[in-house]
Amino acid sequence: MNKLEVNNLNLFYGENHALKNISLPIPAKQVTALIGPSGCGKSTLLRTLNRMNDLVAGVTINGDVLFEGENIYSDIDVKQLRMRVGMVFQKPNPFPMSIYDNVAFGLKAQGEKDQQVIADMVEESLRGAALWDEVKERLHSPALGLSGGQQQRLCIARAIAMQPEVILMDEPTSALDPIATHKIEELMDELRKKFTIVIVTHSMNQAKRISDKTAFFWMGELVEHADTATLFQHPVDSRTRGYVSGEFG
Ligand SMILES: Nc1ncnc2c1ncn2[C@@H]1O[C@H](COP(=O)(O)OP(=O)(O)OP(=O)(O)O)[C@@H](O)[C@H]1O
Repeated sequence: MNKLEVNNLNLFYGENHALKNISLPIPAKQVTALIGPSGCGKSTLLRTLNRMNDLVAGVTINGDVLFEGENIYSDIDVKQLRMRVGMVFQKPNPFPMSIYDNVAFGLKAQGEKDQQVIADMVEESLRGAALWDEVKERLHSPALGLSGGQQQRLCIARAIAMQPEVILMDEPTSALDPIATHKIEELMDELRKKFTIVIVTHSMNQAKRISDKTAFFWMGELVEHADTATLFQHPVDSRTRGYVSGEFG
């Protein structure tokens, strides 16, 4: 079964029909990249996968998003959903507290009181985000003292600590330099072993490097989706061909 399945999804911001009848399967333990020109609806679609658009006034949604077969737009526990489907944003957004407390935050909020359980999870999550070796001597220093790339890996660790099944990433490297970007891309290879990942990226090269599947969007439509190599080498639609060849977009 696909981890997530979007079926005939439409989303309107007021009158603006931002997602037009989207159907997209998202396989488990793979990286699915969402690409397309600015304003085509990539971030909007990403946010529908854990109902982050619920927080935007004036949004209307119809259609289904199935998470392991269950429609998340039915009467479900949204808090629980967001724990199972975590999110990493474009700009690293650590909380103004220590590195340790950033990662422990969610567990504590869930009511975990066993300090050893928390410490173990903090270490495991920081290791999982390839940050442990760089911060293990200064876990109690402010997170905002880390470099941008380290802050983004900290945000990934914070997401991992909630033991999600899916991680949504909205252009997670666009605020980072090439070396920090490379580190996050390397990390993706490890993350895909455990998690299902959906990533919005402006970089076609990044999509090629890190994703298994790619979906190409154009003005609110999903034009085509396929294995990444197929989509880039043998695009079917002329709009996809134009975009991946760099003709426009
Ligand atoms: N909160 C919002 N309220 C109203 N309209 C919005 C909102 N967010 C996005 N939109 C509109 O929905 C459409 C899709 O935007 P979205 O941000 O999903 O595109 P995108 O492909 O992620 O773009 P970018 O690559 O520039 O981030 C655009 O027309 C945008 O103006």
